[in-house]
Amino acid sequence: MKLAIVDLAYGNIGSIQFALQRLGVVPMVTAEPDKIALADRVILPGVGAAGFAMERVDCLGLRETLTSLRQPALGICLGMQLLFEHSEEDNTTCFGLIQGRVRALEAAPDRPVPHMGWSKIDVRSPELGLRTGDYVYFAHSYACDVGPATLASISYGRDIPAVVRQANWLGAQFHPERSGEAGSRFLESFLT
Ligand SMILES: NC(=O)CC[C@H](N)C(=O)O
Repeated sequence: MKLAIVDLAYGNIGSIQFALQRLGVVPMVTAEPDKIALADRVILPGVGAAGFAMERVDCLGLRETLTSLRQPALGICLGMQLLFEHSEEDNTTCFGLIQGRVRALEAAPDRPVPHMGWSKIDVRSPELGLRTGDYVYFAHSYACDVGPATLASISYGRDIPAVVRQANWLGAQFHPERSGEAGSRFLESFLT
């Protein structure tokens, strides 16, 4: 299988590569539109800020490529947030593939922001390799709106999507590459 990890020059690419290799897939890390368009699977990783990431997307001429993919694609963390219409982070217009906005998490004494750590998910869709009650790893300060695309969620001050799906795009707010056995199950289900 040809799997492309989109290289926006930031982030958690090393740990994603490693997690995929453990599952027997050697990904290519690339920003070349043709390689991305022709891959069997595409991963849009994300650690960083929305404004910078969208600037990189446009600078590399990847907006059209990424929005017209038809093969299964997965956005991780910021990569998932970019699928929505708008992010409060840097007041950024995103891809608009999924209806809704990305809004800052609100801190409370028992709920620090950034939200960093393991949270228990509530799964609405059985075919993700995940189960209600699984703990997965989050590291973020912003979160997407819950909507029809939401397949799994957590509660952190408000309900926030942990997994979304719209057509060929899957998004994970958590980091599957850092979520142990549950994360591997999720990645494996994306690969098959
Ligand atoms: N881990 C991250 O880089 C988080 C991505 C995004 N900036 C957020 O805070 O939600």
